[in-house]
Amino acid sequence: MGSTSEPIISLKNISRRFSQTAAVDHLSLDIEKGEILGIIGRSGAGKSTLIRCLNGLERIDEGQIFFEGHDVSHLSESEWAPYRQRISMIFQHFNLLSSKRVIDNIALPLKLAGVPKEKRRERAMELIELVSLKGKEQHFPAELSGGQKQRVGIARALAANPKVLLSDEATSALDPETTQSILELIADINKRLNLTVVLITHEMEVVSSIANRVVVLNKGKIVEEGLVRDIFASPQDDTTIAMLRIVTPQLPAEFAKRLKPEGDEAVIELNIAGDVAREPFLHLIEYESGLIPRILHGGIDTIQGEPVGRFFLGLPAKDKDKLDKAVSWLIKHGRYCEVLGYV
Ligand SMILES: Nc1ncnc2c1ncn2[C@@H]1O[C@H](COP(=O)(O)OP(=O)(O)OP(=O)(O)O)[C@@H](O)[C@H]1O
Repeated sequence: MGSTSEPIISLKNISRRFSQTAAVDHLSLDIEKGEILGIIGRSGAGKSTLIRCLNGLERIDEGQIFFEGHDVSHLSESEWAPYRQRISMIFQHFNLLSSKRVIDNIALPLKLAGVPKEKRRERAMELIELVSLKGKEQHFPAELSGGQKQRVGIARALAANPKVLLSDEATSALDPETTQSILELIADINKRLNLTVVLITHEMEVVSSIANRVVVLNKGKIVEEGLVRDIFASPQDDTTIAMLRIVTPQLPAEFAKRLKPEGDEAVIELNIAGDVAREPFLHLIEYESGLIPRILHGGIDTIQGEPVGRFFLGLPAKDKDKLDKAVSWLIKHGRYCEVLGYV
């Protein structure tokens, strides 16, 4: 993934309106070759409309879309066809044909493209291997688990060798363990085939486990974008902060309800990432200030190989000078630090 190479998809100021609603509102975004981009937002933020604009299922009212440098903004349905083979999609409810066996579901895009039967079979068997469904080729979708159905969906999406895989809430109907195995498969395919992946989701865990970069949508606009580990370590927009609240540690209620403007112990909210999160930072606070912090709640996650931590700390507050030293150190070395109050 090089920032100097041309983006595989470039959106320039695009809008899509439905009567009074701007589902996508003057949005610009570059999608880099080979990246896994997560698009998140609350219900109604415009995620589905945006992803449908990417493969021509939804027409834009304004702006331009470039695919590998070609302007595809206003192509006719038939002109879109070749691009749609290069930008394929997987869905929340898999969208398999229930009357067709696994192998025929996977080979369907090739059949529609006029590929001869023997070649279709060969390619479908290759894909069955790739998504670890060996032995299931003659099964019907109803005989498969949710995770296996999504594997068929992925194999079918890859049949025509696309360059971009769009995922529309592809793990939302799956249990956490199956979600993880499907995400691992997508990450593996991304690496092996250098396939660009764009996934829309309302599940922050999906983004934190496989995306490199994340875009946060609200009311059809991008309100925040960046590397996943940076956004998780210091979210700026209220939408992002609210969405992260569900998956990141929060101050336990027993402390929250006891917070006062003065007290013996300061309660501190702290986000850390990178080098400081690799250090024995509690010890460093003590070294710097003479105060021994205690962890009230929190921990460290690994996102894209980097430690990202979020803690609620208690620090003795009787000696204001020492407390100031400790807080200054945390402000300097942390991504976010706030004294929430005292208990
Ligand atoms: N075909 C349509 N006709 C009218 N309004 C639409 C249509 N499609 C989307 N919208 C509106 O556009 C806005 C964005 O919808 P969209 O489905 O893109 O959001 P979303 O972020 O994918 O939501 P969800 O997570 O609930 O699927 C919403 O206000 C929705 O009501």
